[in-house]
Parts: sequence; structure tokens; C-alpha cells
Amino acid sequence: MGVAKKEKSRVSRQGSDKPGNLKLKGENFYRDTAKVKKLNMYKEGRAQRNAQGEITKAASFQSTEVPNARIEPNRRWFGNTRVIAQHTLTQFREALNATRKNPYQVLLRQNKLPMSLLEEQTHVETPKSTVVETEPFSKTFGPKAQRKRPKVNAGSLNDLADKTVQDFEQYEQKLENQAMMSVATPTDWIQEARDAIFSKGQSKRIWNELYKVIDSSDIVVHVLDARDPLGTRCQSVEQYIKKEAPHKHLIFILNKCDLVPTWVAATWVKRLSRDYPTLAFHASIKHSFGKGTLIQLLRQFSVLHSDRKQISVGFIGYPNTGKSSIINTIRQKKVCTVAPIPGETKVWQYITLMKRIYLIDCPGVVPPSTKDTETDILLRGVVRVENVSNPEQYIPALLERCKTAHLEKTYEISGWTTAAEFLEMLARKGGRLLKGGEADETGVAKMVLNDFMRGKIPWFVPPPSDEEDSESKASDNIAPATTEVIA
Ligand SMILES: Nc1nc2c(ncn2[C@@H]2O[C@H](COP(=O)(O)OP(=O)(O)OP(=O)(O)O)[C@@H](O)[C@H]2O)c(=O)[nH]1
Repeated sequence: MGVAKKEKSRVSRQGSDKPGNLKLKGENFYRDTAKVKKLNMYKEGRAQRNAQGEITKAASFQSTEVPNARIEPNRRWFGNTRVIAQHTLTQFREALNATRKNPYQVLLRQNKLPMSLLEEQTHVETPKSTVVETEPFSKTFGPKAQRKRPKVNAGSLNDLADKTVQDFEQYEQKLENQAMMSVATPTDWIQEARDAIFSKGQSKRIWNELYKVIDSSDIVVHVLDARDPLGTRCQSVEQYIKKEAPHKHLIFILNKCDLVPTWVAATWVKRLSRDYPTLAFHASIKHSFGKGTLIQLLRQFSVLHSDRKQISVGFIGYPNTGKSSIINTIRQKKVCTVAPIPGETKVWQYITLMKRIYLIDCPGVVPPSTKDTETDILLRGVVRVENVSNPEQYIPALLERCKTAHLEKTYEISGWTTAAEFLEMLARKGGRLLKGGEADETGVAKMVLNDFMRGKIPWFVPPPSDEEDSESKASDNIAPATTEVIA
């Protein structure tokens, strides 16, 4: 703060006539309105006390009397009132529901839309369970009982039977979800009895990696093997995302399309597109398929989240489905380690695709299922074949999945009737004999299993052949899926 003398010399030195930092008598230099008001309040006087020091009359600022006050009405109180006719509401609900269910449309600003209007209360609690709580005993039982018949939620016996089946399916699904949640401590005896190698991709560590990837991603890409899309589909993970993180976008990539006929890939794309946007893909740095479409789709998503600095795309799926290969393909260089053996990716990994788009590679996960047999797990490529004991036992199932003609063409042998004969012929042809001239069936079985997983033997799970799906058989081109983003 300047004093008068200093200020005078400053004014003459700088030749300025602007008021400086000088406190002048009679001016409120430091006091703002609030402070002045507070000081004035104190000025109104202290409390009055009697000889004993008790307060006889409180000071005005200590008074507990409520002042006469009135809240000024504001027209904004009434601004948000809307009246909507029932049919308009119904139309709105139907339109919004249709959009929400369409996997190719995205609802933006969901927290500004009355989403609760869409969720109809379908679950009616049986009156039986709560009847005593809601009605007095005398009304429920005894001669004066007015108890109504229980609501069974079904018009006819057939309806009731259908509903029971549906309930059972839901219950099974619930059990699977619970198994997924408690994956760290498998209590089921099937899990216990299974060889440890058949529980690959189910460990607590892998699932923690998966949850980290899902948490960090805005878009989750579920990679499926085109040869067996339903077998490599993790429905429990899909449901987890739908329930716990509905704002994240989920898309399917049908990888390894080069290993199946075009009509198979096209039918699967059509079928899976009903649930989520699906792209057909062939991961290869030099001769890829679907790369442009995928990048285009990711760009669309980044436009959708233009308020974000960057978006992250997580790649999840069964082991060995080609998650790392897809990332390498879109980056056009080897950024992730790829190997024809499952479990190559051990931890999650961040890769920059563009300034605003990051990719996350995740280790392969296998949702626990009590329905899957060891053969199913092995033939999906989850297990490393070299660790399997008695690989011959899986060959009959393998022969069932492949066409004889394809096997004959691949191995140039023919005329076997059983799996043992097949292995014997193959061992003799390749000269894989043990001491004493016995065929090395174990070695040959491992080779065949590896060939099966790596795509040397052509095979695929045929797509469901309902009328609609069979139409696409005629067309020879894979329709690359494109996604329309509706704002
Ligand atoms: N023919 C063919 N092979 C593919 C394709 N994509 C990936 N592969 C092969 O599949 C094998 C597994 O690929 P990865 O990219 O390591 O699979 P991953 O899903 O990352 O596997 P994990 O590390 O176990 O999670 C490799 O041998 C790839 O060459 C494809 O589109 N076509």
C-alpha cells in the first residue's frame, strides 16, 4: 500500500494521473458490499444483559424471530410441464424401443431421454408369496376368506408349458452367469474333475485382464472364429456388458473368413447381425479382407464420441481367434505377438491406431460352461495340443466334423473306416513309426489336431438353415457389414 508521499513522487515520476495503490481517508478501500453489510449488522447494537449477565434482549443479528419473507414466484417453475396424449406416448415408446433394439442404430444422449418409460414392468410377483403380508389373515384364510385365485400369467396350458421352458432356460443362463462371476473359485465337480489344461482362459488372472479391458474400452470388439462362430461366442460376457455397461458399443468380427466358403461367412454375418453389428474379416498384413470397413466403423464411433479426447477399442474373444492378428492387420505392422498356439497374449496391451483411437489387446478368455465337453474345448483351439494326454481319443470327433473328401485330399490317403485305422494309415504313410514298427498314433493324432486348428483341414460348423438364411447361399459375395449411426 502506498503512503501519500510515495504516491506523490510516483505520480510526478511517471507523469500519470491514474489513481494508484493509495488508501485515501474516507474511502472503502478494502471493503466489499458483503463486508460492509456484515459490519453494519454489528453496528445495530449488542445484546442487552441484566446485572447477572443474562441476555434480556438479543442483538438483532442473534434474533430467532422469523422475518416476514416471501419467495418471489418464478415462471421457470412451470416451464418444464408437458402434456402428452396416450397414443403419442405409445408411438414414442414403440419408436424408441425399435431404435434401441436395432444393433445398427445408436441412441445418443440417453440420459436426456425418458428411458424409464421404455422398461415395462413385466415381472408380476405371484400373489401367493406375499399374500399374508398384503392381506390380513382373516381375509386370506378361514370361512370369510376373500382370497383371489393366483395369477399364473398364462392363458392356456400350452402357454404355461412354454413359460416353464422359458423360465428353465433363463435359470440355466443365470447359473452360467453366476459361474462366470465366481470363476476364481470353481465349486462345480465337473470343473474340479477336468484336467487343468482344459481350464485355460478361465483363471482369475485372465478374467481380471478381461474386466480391465472392458472397463477401459468404449467399443468392445468380440472376435469370433468363422469356422465355429457360436462355439467361440462368449454369451455370458455379452450379457455382462449389456447389463453392467450398456453404454459401451459391442460389435462382432467374424475372423478367419478365408477358411470357410463365402456363403457360410455371408450367412453367419447375416445371422449374427441380428444381435450386434458384424463384420467379416480376414487378418493378414498383406492380403486382408474387411480392414477398410473396420477402420471406417471405428472412425464413425469416434465421431459419435466427438466430445472425448480419445476412444478405446478392446478386442476380446476365445484364445487363438486372431485378436492380435486383427490389430496387426489394421496397424499394418507387427505390434502384437501372434502365434498359432492359444494363450500367446498374456496381459492386456495398449496400441495407438490414430491420434484419437486406441486399441487394446486382451488375452483369450473362455467362459465356464458345464455343457462343454473336453472335446468341444479342445477342438475350439483353446488348449495347446502338445500338453494333451491321449490325443487319439479326440480324433473320432474330429473326423465327424470334417468331410472325408477333404481329409483324403489333405493327407492323400483313403479307405479308412475307424479313427484308429485313419491314424495307422497316416503314420505308415509319413513313416512315423515307433520301435518295433508300431505306428506312432499319439504323434500323428497331435499333428492332425494341430492341422485342424490351424486351418489346414477345411471344416466349418454349418450355419442354421432356416428359410431366410438359405437365401443368402445363392449370393456369392460376402456382404461387408456397414453400420449406420443415428444421432
Ligand atoms: N487363416 C487365417 N489365420 C488367421 C487369421 N487370423 C489369425 N490367424 C491365425 O490364428 C493364429 C492365432 O492368432 P492370434 O492373433 O495370436 O490370436 P489371439 O486371439 O491373439 O490369441 P491369444 O493370444 O491366444 O489370445 C495365428 O496363427 C494366426 O496366423 C485369419 O484371418 N485367417
